[in-house]
Amino acid sequence: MPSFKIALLKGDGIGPEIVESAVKVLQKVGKLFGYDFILEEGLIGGIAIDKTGEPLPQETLELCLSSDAVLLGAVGGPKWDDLPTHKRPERGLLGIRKALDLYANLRPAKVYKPLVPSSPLKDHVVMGTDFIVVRELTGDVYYGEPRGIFKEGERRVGINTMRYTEDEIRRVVKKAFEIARGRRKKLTSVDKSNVLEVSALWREIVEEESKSYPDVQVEHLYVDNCAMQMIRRPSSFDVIVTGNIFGDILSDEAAVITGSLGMLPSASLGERYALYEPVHGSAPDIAGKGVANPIATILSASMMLRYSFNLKEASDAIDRAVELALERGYRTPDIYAEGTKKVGTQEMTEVIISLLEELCERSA
Ligand SMILES: NC(=O)c1ccc[n+]([C@@H]2O[C@H](COP(=O)([O-])OP(=O)(O)OC[C@H]3O[C@@H](n4cnc5c(N)ncnc54)[C@H](O)[C@@H]3O)[C@@H](O)[C@H]2O)c1
Ligand SMILES: CC(C)[C@H](C(=O)O)[C@@H](O)C(=O)O
Ligand SMILES: [Mg+2]
Repeated sequence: MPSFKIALLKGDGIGPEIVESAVKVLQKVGKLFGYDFILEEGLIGGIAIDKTGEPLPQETLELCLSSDAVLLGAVGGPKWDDLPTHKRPERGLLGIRKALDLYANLRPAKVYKPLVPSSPLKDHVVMGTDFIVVRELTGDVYYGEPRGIFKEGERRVGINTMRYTEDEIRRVVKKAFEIARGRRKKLTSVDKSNVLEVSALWREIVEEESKSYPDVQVEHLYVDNCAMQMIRRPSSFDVIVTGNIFGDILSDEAAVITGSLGMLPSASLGERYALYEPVHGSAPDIAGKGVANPIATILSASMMLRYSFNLKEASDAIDRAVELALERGYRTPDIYAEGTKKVGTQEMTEVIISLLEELCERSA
């Protein structure tokens, strides 16, 4: 039986609840399709700070380096909000992304038909929306030096540095062109080249690389305009490629179009390692209440099967089971609309699992 080792980093807030849901789905898929998923847990984020003093303990890093893929819940919460930036739970996440060199963060934003009424936008605007944000994940102002809070005479000054080397830009841009080639062949590159030199270089590299992909249509948008166009014409986008900070902001915006942040999965890919996590955070406001939407994490597990293990059939089955759960009217509170069935995290997970069984029986 093919076997895959997965590092589970549940993290904080709703992290443990939603990762547990994805684990149940993975275990069911393993049984139905004949795969053995070996799951090993590691600490990250606030819980890791509490237990070891570090947001990313060496042991966790070693576990990830020796696994076939990593599944992460979320990190952070009010308990750790007063810590200085370099000691916060979020540093664990930034540390693991950098250590595994996960430079391409794929964040698909797809509107499921039954969720069209959950979007705050008009039906005809959101219908057919299906794009993917390719966010650079290991550079930009997130990691640039110098950074810190310094003294300038008597007053303090906060400094971060926006920085990209051309190699860093080129590798993620190439990845985005490749993804566009396998989809509707349209690439929107997002920058702020009217103001920032970093962005001017970004745009230059996109133009250079576009020569190798004549079949892909390229559009350049300034990030402020893109934020607006994403709301005005979301269905016109196919692949959006952008830097770390712009991608962070635009992907949360994309989530609203699709109905809820609780729906958006992601894959963070490097040449050698891969990590899968929902786009959303630890949602401290609903943690422990059993109401978190597990779909973003379940779909992240599905991306893991597709991208890391090449198990397309199993991944398709999960995606279809999620779609069916929505078609049959099951909704966690974040996507609830009148006339549908409100369920909690566990019930949504059980529904998806039983639909997986149903789908497999049908195709047997
Ligand atoms: N990848 C990550 O681990 C990650 C990402 C973003 C934020 N964070 C951290 O999470 C903490 C909270 O941040 P925030 O409140 O800005 O963002 P958040 O994404 O945690 O929550 C934003 C809103 O969306 C809701 N939401 C998020 N996920 C949901 C789900 N699965 N189901 C239903 N509703 C959901 C929350 O209840 C909240 O109202 C902070 O410490 C932040 O740094 C972590
Ligand atoms: C928690 C934070 C460090 C993280 C980011 O900014 O990358 C989050 O917002 C995300 O989108 O994954
Ligand atoms: Mg974010």
